[in-house]
Amino acid sequence: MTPLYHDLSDATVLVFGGGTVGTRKALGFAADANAVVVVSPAFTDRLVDGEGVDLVRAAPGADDVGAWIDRTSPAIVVAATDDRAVNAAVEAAALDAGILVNRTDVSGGRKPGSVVVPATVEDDPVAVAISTGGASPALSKALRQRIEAEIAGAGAMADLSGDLRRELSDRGVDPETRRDAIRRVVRSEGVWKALQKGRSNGRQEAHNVIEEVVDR
Ligand SMILES: C[C@@]1(CC(=O)O)c2cc3[nH]c(cc4nc(cc5[nH]c(cc(n2)[C@H]1CCC(=O)O)[C@@](C)(CC(=O)O)[C@@H]5CCC(=O)O)C(CC(=O)O)=C4CCC(=O)O)c(CCC(=O)O)c3CC(=O)O
Ligand SMILES: NC(=O)C1=CN([C@@H]2O[C@H](COP(=O)(O)OP(=O)(O)OC[C@H]3O[C@@H](n4cnc5c(N)ncnc54)[C@H](O)[C@@H]3O)[C@@H](O)[C@H]2O)C=CC1
Repeated sequence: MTPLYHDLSDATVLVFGGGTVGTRKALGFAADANAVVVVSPAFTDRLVDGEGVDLVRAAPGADDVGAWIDRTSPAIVVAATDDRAVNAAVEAAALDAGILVNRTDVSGGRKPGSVVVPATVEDDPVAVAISTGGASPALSKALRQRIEAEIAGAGAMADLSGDLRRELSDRGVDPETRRDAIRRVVRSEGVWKALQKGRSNGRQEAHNVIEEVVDR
């Protein structure tokens, strides 16, 4: 399995099935996607129409799912109904149309374009994705909960080291020195600790750390 990241901020995600699984997928994608459309005859209470999620009450048969895909032009389609034949038809129609599909009722070998949704830990812009190759989704979830504490503060570190690499580049510092400096910053316990106190503390400590390799 090869993990890839997608920017869905301009995209629509189409979900078939508004049960427990469809709800989790819809709300997960809604955090990133421009729009999420859920087609289902029934919805859980957690799904509320509006605010990034459109609920469409319908129960398309296997022959009808292609028309829904054409109508909504999604970047990803999720097959999360409790009807295997409908889920299979959703997968086939999406792959035919060259659109990514997440089929939720199967695990194991997949055709290219048939993707799994990993468990994700985010501290924006950092994202860690976990998969077990479909073997044990519950383990993905448990590992996600462990990693959550591990990456706390990584978003602030990404912002700080991202700024520094731009600044050093703008100052014309040679690539090897830049790499050395940035590697020191992201590995420095002192910078991680200082960032907890605030952005400018982190920045000050980062400058102390790279002083040895880069002239101010
Ligand atoms: C292949 C995959 C396809 C896909 O959905 O993309 C898939 C398939 C299936 N899941 C099943 C069951 C469960 N899934 C979860 C939870 C999650 N499942 C997710 C992903 C994936 N699930 C993909 C593989 C990911 C990987 O490689 O590890 C997560 C990580 C992401 C997400 O869904 O958002 C999310 C945790 C999110 C989080 O908390 O971070 C729990 C745990 C719980 O509910 O507490 C259970 C019950 C316990 C158990 O069975 O393990 C079943 C059997 C259904 C049945 O028995 O009928 C199938 C179908 C099959 O295996 O055939
Ligand atoms: N990938 C995952 O993480 C998991 C996957 N599953 C699998 O996902 C499937 C769904 O599980 P749950 O959400 O728990 O079931 P559920 O019964 O809560 O939800 C199924 C939903 O599909 C809707 N539906 C039925 N026919 C439809 C149609 N023709 N078009 C659109 N929507 C339709 C129903 O109204 C219902 O809202 C099951 O097949 C199960 O094997 C189950 C647990 C976890």
